[in-house]
Amino acid sequence: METDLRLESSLWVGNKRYRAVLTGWHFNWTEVDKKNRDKKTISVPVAEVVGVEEGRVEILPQKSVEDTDKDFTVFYVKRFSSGGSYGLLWRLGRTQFSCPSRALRDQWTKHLRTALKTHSPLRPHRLLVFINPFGGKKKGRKIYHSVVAPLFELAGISSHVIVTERANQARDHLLKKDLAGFDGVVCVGGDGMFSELLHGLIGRTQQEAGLCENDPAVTLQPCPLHIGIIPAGSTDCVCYATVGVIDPVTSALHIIIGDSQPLDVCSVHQASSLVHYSVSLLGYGFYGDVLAESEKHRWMGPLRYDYSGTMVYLSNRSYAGIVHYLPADPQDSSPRDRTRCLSGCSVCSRSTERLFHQSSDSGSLYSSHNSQYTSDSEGEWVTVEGRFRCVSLTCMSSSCPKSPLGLSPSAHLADGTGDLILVWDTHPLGFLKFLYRHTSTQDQFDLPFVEVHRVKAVRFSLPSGKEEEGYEDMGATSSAIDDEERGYIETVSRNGSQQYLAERGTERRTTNEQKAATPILCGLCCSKAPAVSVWNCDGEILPNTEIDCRIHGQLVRLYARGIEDRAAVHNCSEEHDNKCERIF
Ligand SMILES: CCCCCCCCCCCCC/C=C/[C@@H](O)[C@H](COP(=O)(O)O)NC(=O)CCCCC
Ligand SMILES: Nc1ncnc2c1ncn2[C@@H]1O[C@H](COP(=O)(O)OP(=O)(O)O)[C@@H](O)[C@H]1O
Ligand SMILES: [Ca+2]
Repeated sequence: METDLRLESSLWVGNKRYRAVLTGWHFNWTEVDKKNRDKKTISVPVAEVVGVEEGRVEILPQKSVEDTDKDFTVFYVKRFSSGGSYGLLWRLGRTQFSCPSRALRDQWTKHLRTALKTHSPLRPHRLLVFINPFGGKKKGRKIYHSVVAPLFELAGISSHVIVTERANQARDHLLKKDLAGFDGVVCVGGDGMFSELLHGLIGRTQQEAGLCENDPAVTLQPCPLHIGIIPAGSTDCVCYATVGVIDPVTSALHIIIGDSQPLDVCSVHQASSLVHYSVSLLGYGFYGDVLAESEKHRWMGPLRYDYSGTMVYLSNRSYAGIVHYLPADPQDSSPRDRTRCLSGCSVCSRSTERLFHQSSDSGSLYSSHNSQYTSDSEGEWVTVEGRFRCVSLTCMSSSCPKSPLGLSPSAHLADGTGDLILVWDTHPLGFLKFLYRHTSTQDQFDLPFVEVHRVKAVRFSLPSGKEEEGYEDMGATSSAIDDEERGYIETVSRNGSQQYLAERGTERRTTNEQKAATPILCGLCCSKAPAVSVWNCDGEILPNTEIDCRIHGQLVRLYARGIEDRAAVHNCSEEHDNKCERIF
């Protein structure tokens, strides 16, 4: 196959002559200049060629084609370091080539297009795009039409665009409407919009497979359609953690070339009913309170989280709870190993092997997907009880612009596990130190009141007497660092048998909505504060407090490739400047 696609000839770029070679996997051109001994070769992987057009083509400020007989234009991915962000910015590179004859020009365009088809099998041809016009700074529509649509057009992708008119419209569409002919689904918005696509696609796939999503023991069917994210939200955590930058052009280019990144998903259940799915933050206590408070200030846009974060921090709350978790195999990886899950991650690759290819009848990736679930009886559950500032579970690092390394910097995107972070009640300054470390490279787990565990499943319950939500004296939430003072016990028990400590405090019933509406500063000025927090599930407030969570390895696939290791990437320009032939 490779030899069929090989083509080599002289080509001109401007008035300079180049030797151009297409090997199948790569398209290279090297300047032919006898005086220039330091011959620089530009090498573009065929998989990163965005489009090939006859003539001299530009696409900005609008598409213009100078339809000359002997010219062709190649558009491809160029990388730039992105300053503040961890990942690399992708931009559209463009080179206009001239050939000595029309026949050679036609040979080049034909070979390049054939190579593209052969080496990029997952490139989408038709996409279903949902734009949330109200996400983030409300720029979703503009971002799509001015930046993304021209790139899709250049790449020959046709899209059906739906600008949403209500919450959950995208989810419902994916659950009920005809999806035939689409290769992927794209959201233009934030983590909430991504979550709608996630729920729609997972639900649809299970319906079609005849599987029941309510049962946490059921092995779910991986979704056949890829998800693309054009970031236009407030936190944009899923995009940041899978691409490394918040940049619509970079994300559009990952979609165009058909990148594929599997992602673990956590299903959240209560009493054998599915409550929600989560990929990034499932957080009780601080993060739940921040979300509940922020909903009242949506008009502030993304700033609502900074404001609410400050208010919730000042309210100085902690909550009683019992956490049961099923640890993952410590031989596979550890949340404290100070590694990063980067593009081509070996831990995730080994997990693919374990999740999909180990069963006896391993055939296709999807058909052998029923060997991954470890039932309660197989593992050794651990139970801890006490007062927590926050309890968080994340299937990935959950890095975002606010926290460039994320909630759990060494978590993996696709290893079939999640990281459980327990922050015990502590002094306000201690908690501030924990939060502050998320903004730097300091280890937020290296604190005496913080624990992190790599897990396959988690259960959260309230101490007996606190099953109903209520209020208690603020005195009971005051800071405590040592185990005796905070009054928790840790038990290791088989088959989920648990030992509980009775908790003190008086309760009064309330609903999750009431909890969310509790004046946040009551921790500072009043004697009562809620005894129960809410769960923040990827930006949604869950209606339940006692939950049962299970990680499903590699349940969905994104048009992404994980964060690229800058050191390992060669064609990366130092800074993003105006000198190169970039279009966007
Ligand atoms: C003293 C400095 C404190 C800085 C604390 C930084 C901690 C940041 C960790 C953020 C993890 C974010 C995980 C993602 C959550 C999103 O799903 C969710 C909804 O996003 P969106 O749909 O875009 O609105 N975002 C949040 O819950 C915001 C959490 C902010 C916490 C301060
Ligand atoms: N047209 C709409 N009107 C109101 N809410 C919407 C609409 N479209 C989507 N939503 C909801 O808005 C929420 C927030 O959207 P998102 O795009 O994540 O923005 P942000 O990151 O600013 O929260 C999502 O949970 C989604 O369900
Ligand atoms: Ca994971």
